[in-house]
Amino acid sequence: MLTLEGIEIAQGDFLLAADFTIAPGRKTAVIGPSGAGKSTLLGALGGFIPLRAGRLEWEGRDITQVPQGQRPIAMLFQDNNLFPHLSVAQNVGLGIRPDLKLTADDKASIALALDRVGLQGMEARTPGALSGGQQSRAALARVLVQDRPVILLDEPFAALGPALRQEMLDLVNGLATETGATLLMVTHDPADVRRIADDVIFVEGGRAAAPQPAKALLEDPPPALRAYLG
Ligand SMILES: Nc1ncnc2c1ncn2[C@@H]1O[C@H](COP(=O)(O)OP(=O)(O)OP(=O)(O)O)[C@@H](O)[C@H]1O
Repeated sequence: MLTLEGIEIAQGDFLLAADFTIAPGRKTAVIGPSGAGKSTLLGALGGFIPLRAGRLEWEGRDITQVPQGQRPIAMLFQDNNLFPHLSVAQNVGLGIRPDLKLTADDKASIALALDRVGLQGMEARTPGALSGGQQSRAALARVLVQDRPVILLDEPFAALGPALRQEMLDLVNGLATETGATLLMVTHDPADVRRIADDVIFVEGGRAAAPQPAKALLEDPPPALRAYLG
């Protein structure tokens, strides 16, 4: 269980509040108008933005002050965050050891992750020699080797065409189901919500609302969500 207890996050003059729990293994879409604070919420959960108030717990353990790399949380960034001068295997290896002093076991984990995302045989390439979809797969492999119970995705695969985006979402969805990971994904697309989300967190008016079952919420949205969905 991920517990957000009386959380407040400040970004300059902007303030976002959140107070709810997320059950383990749930897949949650984070939606809301532009500038509402979706990335701010994920950044705070991932440990990239400090909390102004409140507590963050994972399975009863207070992780409010735990540094980013030591949280039970991995994040997939919109731009994939791949280093152009490093090989695919090294880029994935950064998820295990930032100094890239990789053991034989680490290398086996990297090979397994690349296999799971369909990049076997591409270990030695640099990101520039991969297609956009393959780059997304490499970034996803880096999330997999971190082996964290919570995965955050901030508008993933936004740079990909619709078909490839759906393929990647299905891949993430399948891997999360297989590993039992808890997934939080920022998206602007209701089709993404229908495709993979159990629940929806609606962010608006300085507040991230508690997760609501996705199907019921989309079928009968409250006025603010209805206005957002158009
Ligand atoms: N580093 C910063 N300093 C000051 N204000 C910031 C900073 N980063 C974000 N903000 C502000 O915080 C608010 C929330 O931004 P955030 O990026 O979380 O919104 P979002 O819902 O993810 O938007 P989008 O859908 O457009 O990506 C915005 O008003 C933004 O201008």
